[in-house]
Amino acid sequence: MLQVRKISLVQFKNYPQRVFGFEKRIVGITGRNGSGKTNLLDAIYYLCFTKSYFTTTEAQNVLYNTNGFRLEGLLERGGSTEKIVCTLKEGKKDVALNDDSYDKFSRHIGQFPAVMIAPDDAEIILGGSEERRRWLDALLCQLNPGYLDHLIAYQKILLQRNGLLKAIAETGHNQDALLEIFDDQLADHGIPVFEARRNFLGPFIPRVQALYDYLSGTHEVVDIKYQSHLHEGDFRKMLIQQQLKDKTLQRTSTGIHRDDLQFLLNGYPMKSSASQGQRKSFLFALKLAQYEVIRQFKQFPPLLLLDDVFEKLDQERVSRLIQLVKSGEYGQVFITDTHADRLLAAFDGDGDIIQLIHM
Ligand SMILES: Nc1ncnc2c1ncn2[C@@H]1O[C@H](COP(=O)(O)OP(=O)(O)OP(=O)(O)O)[C@@H](O)[C@H]1O
Repeated sequence: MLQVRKISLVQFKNYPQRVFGFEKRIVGITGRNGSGKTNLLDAIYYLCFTKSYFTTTEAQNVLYNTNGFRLEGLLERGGSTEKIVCTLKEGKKDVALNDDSYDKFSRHIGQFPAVMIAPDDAEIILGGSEERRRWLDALLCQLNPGYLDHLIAYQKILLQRNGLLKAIAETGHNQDALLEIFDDQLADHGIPVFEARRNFLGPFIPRVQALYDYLSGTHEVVDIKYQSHLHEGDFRKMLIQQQLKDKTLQRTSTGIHRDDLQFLLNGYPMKSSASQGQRKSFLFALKLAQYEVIRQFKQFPPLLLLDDVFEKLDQERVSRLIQLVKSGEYGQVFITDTHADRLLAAFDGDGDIIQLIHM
């Protein structure tokens, strides 16, 4: 089992310096609004993913008016204790596992799997396609390290290809030979990403359906449609066919960077048709299905970080969720709430199961 035993935060967000120890499988984090509950979950997330769940701007993770942070975690995994240290010092970031710094942070991803469920997740449904790709990518990276390598390479080549398209428009020079090299490389890295996304969704949807039914206590048909240009034919050929159009647009108009997921409820787009309650149930089902897939793949349960669930779900759904995470199939679970008594009551007042930490 994977468990965080201790975390020390120095100048991370609102924490000048603080150490937390976790002894139980379920950890309740309580405190008033703005006391730093979410920031603590984010610190745990950071140790697993080498980045914040909420921001890509490192400066936002640093305590105001200071110039760096340090996070140190002791995690138990498969009977041994692993030390993860993440630091940002004068703008330079370092991540080390057992005092050994990584050359590439991507090598760390997937070793300490975790799933966060947070209020902002509604953006996965309501936001642009980028939000959905980001969610799917974060998931697939944990299952398959090669996926992240292809994705990083693809993004780099995409930037180069777009740069070249701009240069062609500005100078009028013929650069078709170089464009073809980029087309080839884009296809080399884009096709495996497409295949991983497509193959993943088939078996994933029934899991989401089962969890949706369980949480909502009713049956409504949920579906996820994978929208990609790459369904339409050979990606390499498509890139060549689109060269003229891309030269006019000065950007690459086809590829996995334009992929999207469409979430459907009873056949209608969730974004426009579902109620807030239906959307919330779907998001939880989506995230818990993600948890199950990672658990099955890793053969041990990931960490589960639940932010503000009591504010998001009605009482019935919350109690079904609690029943689920209490079961032996779940690993360490962190739950935040403003009310310690409500949290404890949700676990039948059983202090043997849940450790309460007050901010
Ligand atoms: N870089 C930073 N430096 C100092 N303080 C910060 C930084 N980033 C965020 N904060 C502060 O952290 C607090 C928010 O913490 P957090 O979101 O963890 O609260 P919370 O306990 O989860 O609240 P809620 O119950 O409202 O969800 C805010 O007061 C915010 O000003």
